[in-house]
Amino acid sequence: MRSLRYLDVHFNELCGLPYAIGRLTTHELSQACEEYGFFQIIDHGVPEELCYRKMAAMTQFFKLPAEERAQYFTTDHSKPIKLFNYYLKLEGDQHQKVTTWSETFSHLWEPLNSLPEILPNDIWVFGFSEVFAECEKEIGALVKRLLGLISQGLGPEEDCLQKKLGENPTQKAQGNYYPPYPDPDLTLGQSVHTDLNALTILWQTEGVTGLQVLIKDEKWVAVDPLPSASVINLAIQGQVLSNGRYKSVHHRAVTNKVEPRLSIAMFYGPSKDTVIGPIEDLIDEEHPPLYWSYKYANFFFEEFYKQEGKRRLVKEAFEFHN
Ligand SMILES: O=C(O)CCC(=O)C(=O)O
Ligand SMILES: [Fe+2]
Repeated sequence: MRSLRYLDVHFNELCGLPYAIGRLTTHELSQACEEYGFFQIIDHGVPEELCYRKMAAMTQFFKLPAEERAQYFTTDHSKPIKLFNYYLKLEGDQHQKVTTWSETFSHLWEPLNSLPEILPNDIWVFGFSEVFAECEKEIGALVKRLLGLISQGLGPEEDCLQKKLGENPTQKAQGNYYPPYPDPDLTLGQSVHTDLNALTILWQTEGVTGLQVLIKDEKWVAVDPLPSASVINLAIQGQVLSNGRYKSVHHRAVTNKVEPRLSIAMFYGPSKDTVIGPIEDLIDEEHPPLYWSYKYANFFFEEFYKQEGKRRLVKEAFEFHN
């Protein structure tokens, strides 16, 4: 049987975290992005009460009766609102099969003007639209602030990342719900992946561990939730734009026997028709481009979904091999 246990090392100890955003220096931030591309921040400026309401609204959705939730279920990835699940998807070879066990609800986070029309009526009652309208403002400001700092760490231009992501960044919110499972060693909540966008801000249920990142020597460590903190995860486009200087690391979610867990990921990514590749100013003789350029929508989504159900190696598919 495959064991999903992880090292008794906690990510926060490993990286000396958390960071308080007001005191976060460009140097600290670029160091965190260079090493793991994962860190937790506190004092992030997003009101605590809003974070609470956001988690509560999403929890309400997952508490709807299964038949009601089922109407949003789709395998069509182009839908702006979709419920999908990873139940019964298998990962690994035939001797090491692991079943994934989670349910995911994804919707656009911005633009919000279309949200009330497409959001189902029964979700309205949880104040869903209002909550995410506020998130758009507050979390949007946080993302821009972080992208600015991360750009400065790269050197060339203060706003280089934001500019490269284009005029209409893709902004999606995703609620991941992991019910308890009697034998967690036989399941994964979410299989190994790196996020396909540029920067992810993640909130997780306080007191319930589940998120793990892959560090050196193929070891998994837990990113245990810190009170009022959010997890920042540099995603694939950040790695590609920085020409590999910043890392987008593999991560996964595990389940547990006792308590349900919810995470909400706010994905911030390039405009659909933007061409992504290493920032020109970061390329010279010593630093040749590690990735070729591609159009975010056409190419990237195809590659991402093609690798469904496997350990996704999407960014590797765009690497130059000399
Ligand atoms: O539940 C978690 O903590 C992981 C979620 C995640 O990695 C994702 O939604 O991309
Ligand atoms: Fe992720």
